[in-house]
Amino acid sequence: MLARRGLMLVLSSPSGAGKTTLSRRLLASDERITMSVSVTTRAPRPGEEHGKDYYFVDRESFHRMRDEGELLEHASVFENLYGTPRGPVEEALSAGRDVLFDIDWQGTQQLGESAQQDLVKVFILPPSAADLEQRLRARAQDSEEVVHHRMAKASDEISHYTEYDYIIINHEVEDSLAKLVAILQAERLKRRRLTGLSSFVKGLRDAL
Ligand SMILES: Nc1nc2c(ncn2[C@@H]2O[C@H](COP(=O)(O)OP(=O)(O)O)[C@@H](O)[C@H]2O)c(=O)[nH]1
Ligand SMILES: Nc1ncnc2c1ncn2[C@@H]1O[C@H](COP(=O)(O)OP(=O)(O)O)[C@@H](O)[C@H]1O
Repeated sequence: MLARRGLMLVLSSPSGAGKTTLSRRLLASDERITMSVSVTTRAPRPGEEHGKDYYFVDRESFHRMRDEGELLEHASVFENLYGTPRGPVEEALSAGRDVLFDIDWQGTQQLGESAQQDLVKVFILPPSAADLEQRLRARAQDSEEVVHHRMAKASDEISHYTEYDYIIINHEVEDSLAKLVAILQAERLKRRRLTGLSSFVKGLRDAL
């Protein structure tokens, strides 16, 4: 296989549209992409694991990481702090692996300032407002108040869709996953990412 620069695949959406579901499915289906596990001051939901879903930290630890430059980007979402640890992302990219991010539009903008060339931005939309509300409730892990708050914020989140390269309207999980896989496959074939291409082509031409 040709040597290639790793890419950064970002998924953003209003809460409940299906990012976590699609991320898990993509990670399970492709071993060349690895998840960026964020740090957050949010409390864990039932079933969430420290180090797998998030690194759950207190505000003091979060501020220390931010101040010491350990975060690639960070933002406040729904009154909680979220950030991307820098080390694992840099290691994965330099090893030619792709990295998947489930982050909001604020974090996506910050990544774009430092890594525009490596970034592939996908925005997930729910098929309808009613579907979004149903999905937030179906998850059954947040209080009524939290569900309301997330619905109220959804319109603002959605207004950022124009900052993304690709849009997936998440009707059926299988169909959305297939679209995501297609995006990833095409982006991996971008000529500028194929660092091993010129020597391959040289070898090919020398042999002709
Ligand atoms: N900027 C930024 N946003 C994040 C990060 N991690 C998660 N988020 C976003 O924070 C929001 C809330 O995430 P979460 O509490 O897990 O709720 P969920 O999206 O409803 O599952 C979502 O929009 C995530 O994409 C991060 O490291 N940085
Ligand atoms: N295409 C879909 N059709 C029906 N339900 C879905 C779909 N995608 C996700 N869900 C469900 O909606 C809820 C929210 O999905 P989740 O992946 O947690 O969203 P997000 O990470 O964007 O907040 C979950 O219960 C999930 O199983």
